Amino acid sequence: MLSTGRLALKLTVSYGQAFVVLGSLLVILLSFLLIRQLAKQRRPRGFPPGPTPLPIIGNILSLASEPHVYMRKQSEIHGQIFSLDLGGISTVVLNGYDAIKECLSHQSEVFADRPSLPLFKKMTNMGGLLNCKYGRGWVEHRKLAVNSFRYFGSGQKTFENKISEECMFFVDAMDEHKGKPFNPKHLVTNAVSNITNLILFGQRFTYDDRDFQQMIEIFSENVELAASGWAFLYNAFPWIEILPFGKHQKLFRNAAKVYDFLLEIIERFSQGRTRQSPRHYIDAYLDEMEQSAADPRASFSRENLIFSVGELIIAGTETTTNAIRWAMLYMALHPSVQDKVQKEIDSVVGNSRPPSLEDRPRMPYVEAVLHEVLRFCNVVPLGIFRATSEDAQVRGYSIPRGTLVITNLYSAHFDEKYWSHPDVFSPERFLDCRGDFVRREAFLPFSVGRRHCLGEQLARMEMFLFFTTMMQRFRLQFPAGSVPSLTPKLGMTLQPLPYAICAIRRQQ
Ligand code: HEM
Repeated sequence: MLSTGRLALKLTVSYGQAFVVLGSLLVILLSFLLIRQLAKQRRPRGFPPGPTPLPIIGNILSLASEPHVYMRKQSEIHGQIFSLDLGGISTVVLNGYDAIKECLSHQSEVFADRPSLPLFKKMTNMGGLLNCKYGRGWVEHRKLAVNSFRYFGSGQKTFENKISEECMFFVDAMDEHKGKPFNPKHLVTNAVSNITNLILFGQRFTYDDRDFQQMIEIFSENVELAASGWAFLYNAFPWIEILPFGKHQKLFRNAAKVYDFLLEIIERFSQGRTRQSPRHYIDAYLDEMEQSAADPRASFSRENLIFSVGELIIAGTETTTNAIRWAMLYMALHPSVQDKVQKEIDSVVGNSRPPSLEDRPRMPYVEAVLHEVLRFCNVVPLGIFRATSEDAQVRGYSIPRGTLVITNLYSAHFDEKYWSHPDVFSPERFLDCRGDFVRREAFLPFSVGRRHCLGEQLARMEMFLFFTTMMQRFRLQFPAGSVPSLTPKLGMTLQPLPYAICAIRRQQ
């Protein structure tokens, strides 16, 4: 029999041994993870150069504020095509118009993939449309969306009437403020999202529909969170999912709420459907799903329907809304530009009828202003992350298949080779000496190549009609004594910080 003292001693020794063993295992595990992480951080052979990364987190911290500006500055040191390490994720950044065109246009297919980042995998399983891997699934979803946009949207003359109708709801709601200061964000968001809603659901939502508004707000918050430091950290170290705190958790909770809401509205809007007689995108998608049910490789599924509807709502709303909000801000900031816009509207459209798309070719100044807003304000400054679909060669560099590629569209819009004084807001740069509108090659707000924006035509229609209808009726000005900040709020998109504006009815 062991005495109590010897038992205690033996237990202490075995606890001690277990502690040492556990401690050693932990050290071995941490060393293994560290070596693996450092190996992941090694620049692939022939990869473009770039700023020196920190061990483990690489260059993630440099992206904390204004990453598009940081990347443009780095391109002055390392060249238009340089690399970053995002915590073990080798990344290539394309800067300036020439580099973007060389990759996205000249090697369109090679640069057409989306990166398999943990965040995208978790949110959409790399399905849907916008985040979909380049391949059959993307081709099928893009084709269906393009056809639906044509069939239920911009391909129809009656669709213009529907946008004009929404413009009227919009300006009437602005009028309710009776020239007093208000923040136009929610109003613009609702009006703009209703245009996409017409295509997706065949119906608009009223401006006081709280459920829909809440969904858009949550969505919009996620666009911001998806570009936060936490999102980059999650992509590099997905195990942080076990942490109960952090912005990535909020992002996941939001995504789950939006998913449930979309599920519910898709059910609602597919009721009363007649096969092969689609009323909107949802019906058209369900037709495709049924038609391809026997094909095991077909990508149409209920889950992908929810993802693609969500992506179309947010891609169509967040972007165009911010472009219109910037346009309003710049009109109030530059009264002389606003004068010229209104002079053109008065002479081409007058005040007895609403503006129409037929007026557009005769309104070069308005066209120039809208182009300059898109150039100067950079609504989607870094595009949507791309990836190489196969091994690529560009300017003597080797970029392996699956590499994350960031297209710095902002840098093309501030490329001094193509724009004089790019940091000045000047619509005149889009006009020739006779005052006619001129296209500019390095203008890329909708990106280029195979994955270029699917909603470009729709966005241009919306911007023109909302902007001209608003400027026909109102003079925009800031409340006395206040000029809002022009510093953008960062996220996947750049949006103005909340501001108050007065919409004063014009005397014509
Ligand atoms: C001012 C408005 C808009 C801007 C500045 C804009 C900009 C962009 C940009 C930069 C991309 C990334 C393309 C790439 O990967 O290189 C994109 C993609 C996309 N946009 Fe837009 N967009 C706008 C409006 C819209 C609208 C109204 C819709 C539809 C309702 C839309 C739907 C999409 C979709 C679905 C994609 C993904 C395309 C794909 O992966 O194949 N966008 N957009």
